[in-house]
Amino acid sequence: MDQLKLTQSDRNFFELVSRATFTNPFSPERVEIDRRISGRNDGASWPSIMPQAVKEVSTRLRTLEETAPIKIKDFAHPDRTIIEHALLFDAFHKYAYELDAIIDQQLASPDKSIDVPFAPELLAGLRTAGLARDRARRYLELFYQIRRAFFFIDKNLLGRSPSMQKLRMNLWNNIFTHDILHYERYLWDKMEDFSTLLLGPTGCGKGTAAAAIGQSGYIPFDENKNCFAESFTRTFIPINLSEYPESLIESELFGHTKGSFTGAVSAHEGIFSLCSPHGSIFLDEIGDISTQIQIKLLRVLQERTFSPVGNHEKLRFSGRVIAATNQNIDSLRSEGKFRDDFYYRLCSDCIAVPSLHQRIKEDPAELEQLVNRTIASIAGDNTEFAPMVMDVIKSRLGKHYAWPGNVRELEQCVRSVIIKRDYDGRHCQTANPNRSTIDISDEPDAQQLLARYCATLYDKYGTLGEVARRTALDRRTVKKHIERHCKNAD
Ligand SMILES: Nc1ncnc2c1ncn2[C@@H]1O[C@H](COP(=O)(O)OP(=O)(O)OP(=O)(O)O)[C@@H](O)[C@H]1O
Repeated sequence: MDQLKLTQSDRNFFELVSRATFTNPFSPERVEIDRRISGRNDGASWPSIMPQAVKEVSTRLRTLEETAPIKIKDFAHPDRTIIEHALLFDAFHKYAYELDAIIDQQLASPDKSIDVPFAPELLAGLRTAGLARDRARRYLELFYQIRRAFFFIDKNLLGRSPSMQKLRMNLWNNIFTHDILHYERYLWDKMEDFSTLLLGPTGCGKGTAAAAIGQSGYIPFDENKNCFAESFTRTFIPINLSEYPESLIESELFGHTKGSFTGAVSAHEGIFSLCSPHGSIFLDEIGDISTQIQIKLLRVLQERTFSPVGNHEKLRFSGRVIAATNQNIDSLRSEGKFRDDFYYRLCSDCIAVPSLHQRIKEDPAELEQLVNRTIASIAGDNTEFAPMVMDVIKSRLGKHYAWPGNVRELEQCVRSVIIKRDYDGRHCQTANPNRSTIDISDEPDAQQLLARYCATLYDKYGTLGEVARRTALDRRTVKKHIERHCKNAD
């Protein structure tokens, strides 16, 4: 049979679609391509262009398959690739809402395996077009990954200022690289070598950005069970390193065996062994750890193995590492507090998360958007609180307020105005709930330190059992430490 060729008009159109399929959806380039596909030249925003673009692609493809379903191999090169990409674009958008529903269901039931009812139809459609079974499955996996990335980057990180748009673009590239075609071909299961360092002031959203990366990783699809092999809610494991005294960090990271040190009454699994093969570990406050721990982490990143405290067995770690700090990393390096070798191994990708002050400077509307969102999360839909909050911000803080606590401070400000109808920003410099209450400046001895640590964990988790589990001490010892700490604090 003669190979099919697209008309010049179809080729031009589908070439654009092919480019759109693999271009970062948060980039200006992508918006321009979709604008051309949709035929809209009215300056409309991307969300309003997209439905039109999707419809145009579908209509053109349906016209091509008037007589029979499209078979990719019937087309001559280079039309073959162009048509394949257009079919992927079409399939992705056809099932986008269904994929979002799977994300919602997984968020509502984090440990459940969620059935994907449309998967057989989606896979059959791609196979009918001529994709091999493995490749069709890979695309289903990629579609789900793209949808999650979109969900977490777009919905959880509010703001349209240029620096937020840049952040979104950078996060997307961090997950899929700048060329998703290469990612799909060569890298989808090899991202472990790309570690990430997030930099930015306290409360600006580094943890939220890290979660977006960590929950958007590749997850295999199990065709026999018709569900994804793992819940994305379990693929991201955060740890705030500043919460742990030096003596316990190693055990929290790598685990320990029973009896490996005084008080280790049972074995404890560290976060490196809890992380799934396709998951990510988030090391928050990485600037706070000693050079000894940096050396141990460097070894994990280089050799991909680690050993629990008290055990020489080498365990493999194949997840990704994301780290963050609000400290000035260059100063830490020049002071010798942050090792260069560790820094270079950690920052395959260094992403700056903008301060709230910068964001508002670029786009003043961002302040009100964040206020509205915070109010909605506290009090649902209501129109009464926002004017009151904006009024207090304007009169008490003024237009040029620096927001030193960033978005976290803004959230605190909203709560304060709802309760007291006031906020003066005076306490925010020290108000950082993610920071440990442990202050080692007064050089406590090891017992006092442990007692404080138990008390801190007890404040956070509320039960002796949980503190015992985390410290690998028995409950009575934990209780004794907490009581001692409270007595000393009185
Ligand atoms: N762009 C944003 N849109 C909406 N909410 C945001 C945004 N950035 C941050 N937040 C919210 O601000 C709060 C603080 O964010 P987060 O914990 O991610 O900051 P952080 O930089 O990791 O802080 P720290 O340096 O103290 O660890 C969270 O409640 C988060 O949801």
